[in-house]
Amino acid sequence: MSLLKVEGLEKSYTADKQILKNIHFEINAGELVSVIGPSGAGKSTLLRCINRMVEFNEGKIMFNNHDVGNLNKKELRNLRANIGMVFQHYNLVPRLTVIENVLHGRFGYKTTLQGLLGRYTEAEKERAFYLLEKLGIHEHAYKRCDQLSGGQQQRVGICRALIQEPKLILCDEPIASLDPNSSKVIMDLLKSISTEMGITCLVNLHQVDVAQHYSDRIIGLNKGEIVFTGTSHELYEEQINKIYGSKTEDLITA
Ligand SMILES: Nc1ncnc2c1ncn2[C@@H]1O[C@H](COP(=O)(O)OP(=O)(O)OP(=O)(O)O)[C@@H](O)[C@H]1O
Repeated sequence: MSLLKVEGLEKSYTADKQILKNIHFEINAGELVSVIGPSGAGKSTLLRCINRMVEFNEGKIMFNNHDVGNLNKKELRNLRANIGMVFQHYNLVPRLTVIENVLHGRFGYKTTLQGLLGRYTEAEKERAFYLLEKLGIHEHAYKRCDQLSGGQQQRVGICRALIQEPKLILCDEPIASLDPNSSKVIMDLLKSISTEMGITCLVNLHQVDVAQHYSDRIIGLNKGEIVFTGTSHELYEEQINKIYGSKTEDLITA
């Protein structure tokens, strides 16, 4: 079943440069789909159009049967509660504890006052601990986030997304700041989130081999245009060269 459908999406930040051109794709519930492409291809912009962190100019985005471009303030808040986001630099509040950062994921379900006062229910706190335990970082629950390694901080970021109970998680280069071991932990987690929890993951990646290993499908972007969509097995050297405009052997990280 289609969870996300993007049709004819166009985005420019300035009049003289088009960043996304006539983007069409569809993602089913529970899929892990990667977006690959060279720096500046428009990968982050594409992800940010989906939850309207960035406003798009043309086209249509349907998410869970809602027209993303046509939502009022309350509906937009609901949309964002349904879409988690994981960032390259984690976007945690460093001076706050791990558990407080995870609970921030409930912000979209609170009134402004409840959120500002940090009022969370016992059920929400229990859920936060459950998720920290599931991701193997519960012993750090009361540490400040800035005392954790990058890989551990990214797991906190994933817990914060999961506590939203999202249908979709957008991951913007989630392993770009991590070493290979931590990257594997994070990618394994994202894979199990899609296969075991049924939560759709759309992941921007720089590493072609990682995308091939973990993705159900891959979208290749070049200069704001989709130049490839298919499975890992359909991504041959010719397609990789088309996406990156360079030799394949320069792109394999392992
Ligand atoms: N807020 C903004 N205002 C103006 N231009 C922007 C803005 N954000 C991004 N751009 C431009 O849009 C283009 C695409 O950027 P984007 O970050 O989406 O690409 P990317 O594929 O994610 O790149 P990277 O892999 O380096 O993160 C770039 O030329 C960038 O400079």
